[in-house]
Amino acid sequence: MEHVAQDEIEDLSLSLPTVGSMQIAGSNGFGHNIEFMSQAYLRNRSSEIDIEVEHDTSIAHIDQPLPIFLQFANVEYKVKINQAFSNNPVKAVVSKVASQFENDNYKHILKGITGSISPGEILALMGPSGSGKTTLLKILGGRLHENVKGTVTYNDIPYNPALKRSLRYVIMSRVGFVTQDDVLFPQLTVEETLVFAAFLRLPCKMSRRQKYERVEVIIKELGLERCRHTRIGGGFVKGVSGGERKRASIGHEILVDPSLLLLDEPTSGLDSTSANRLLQVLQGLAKMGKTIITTIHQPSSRIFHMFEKILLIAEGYPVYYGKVGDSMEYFSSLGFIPEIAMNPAEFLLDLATGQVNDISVPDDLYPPQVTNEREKIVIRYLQHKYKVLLEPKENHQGSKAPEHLQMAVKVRKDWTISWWEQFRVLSKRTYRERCRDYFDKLRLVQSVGVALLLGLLWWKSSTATEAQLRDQAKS
Ligand SMILES: Nc1ncnc2c1ncn2[C@@H]1O[C@H](COP(=O)(O)OP(=O)(O)OP(=O)(O)O)[C@@H](O)[C@H]1O
Repeated sequence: MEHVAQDEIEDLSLSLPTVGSMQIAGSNGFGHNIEFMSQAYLRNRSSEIDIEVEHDTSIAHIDQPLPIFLQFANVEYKVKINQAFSNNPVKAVVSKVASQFENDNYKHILKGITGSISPGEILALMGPSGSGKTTLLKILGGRLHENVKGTVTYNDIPYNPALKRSLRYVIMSRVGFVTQDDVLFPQLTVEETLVFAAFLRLPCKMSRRQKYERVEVIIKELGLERCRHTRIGGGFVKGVSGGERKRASIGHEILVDPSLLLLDEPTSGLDSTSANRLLQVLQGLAKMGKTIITTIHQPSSRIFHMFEKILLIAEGYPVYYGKVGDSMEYFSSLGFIPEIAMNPAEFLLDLATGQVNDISVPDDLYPPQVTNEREKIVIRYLQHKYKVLLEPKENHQGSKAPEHLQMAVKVRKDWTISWWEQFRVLSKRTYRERCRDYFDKLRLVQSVGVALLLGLLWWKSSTATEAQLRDQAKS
């Protein structure tokens, strides 16, 4: 499918395809409808297929995204280290009890983080590697509960393990999470990936045509027209570029129109143009009313200014939280000023790691006798300033979500398809994935090659008696 000529791809992308169900004329023996292909694509392969268009005149129904005001206060997270493993139950209990009194047995990853974000805003979580960005993102996305302290509220509804399971499910159905490592099937094309996801995750009340239309909208919104028929790829499978794969992952999540979108390092491994394009996509989504939080590593100056807010974390505690445009002014008011022209993101990361080589610092920062551990002093100083100057402002923000939104976030999203329907879609997806994997040209050539080699080893060998057979097997 990747071999569709370039002009054909462009031609397809120009006309919004109508959609329908198509019958494969015994091409692979599975005897199934391929409902998961747009007609435009299948027009290309009309010699192989018999197209039967489903006439559906209803208008595509897409829920307006429910605005979500996310607030988090004093979020702390710690993990147990050196957890003693013992087969002896008495020892295990003693160690467990002892560890409850020993503070040292825990590694404190987040040490009390407070913030909020409104619909239409993009919050960037920045900080050096290991500062706790992904951990915070997982907590905000409801993916991490154990050993978490503090509160996370969606439209002022606190989200925690004590919440009723059904309500937790309802809230989570409004959250999209794009992980750092893409979890897409390498053998499926971008379009197939989205169509299968649409059939699995969109409400059963939407017709097939509406689901296809939704996929078309997403493909256009994310600029995936040119690679819609290219496999996702990965490992040894050639596929779409890194930026396209990221956009496909985002498409997979925004298909169901989440109100809150969380992304873990969406620009990692992308060149600056692709990263910039991705950020433009996120800006577009934010304008549609979605609340977006993303972790990011060393953004370019241009990308840095595309965020509304940043939360800069150093060793699990914030050193800055607020508007992007105010960040440089805040640090210069503390006495931290770049001495050479610097990308602001680089400047902030230097501060969060305590590396202040090309940065002027307040005169009284280091006590006169101190010559080492200067980095730690910088970090402690900035954390202290945040606690005194910025945290109180954030704590006094109070509730922002109107009452009707508090009610709305509790309303169940109608999107489940029946068990049988899920089974059918999943079987088709697995079948297509496996088929392509097993019948991959490289694999076939490998298998035939190995078979020929083994055949040659045994060719013309005498295997009439058991002794001859044993001799042959040994050689
Ligand atoms: N379950 C765990 N057990 C032990 N340590 C953990 C666990 N989860 C996270 N950590 C540690 O917590 C710290 C923060 O991890 P996290 O993945 O949140 O960092 P990060 O800022 O996202 O880093 P990166 O930018 O490299 O992805 C790291 O030092 C990590 O090793």
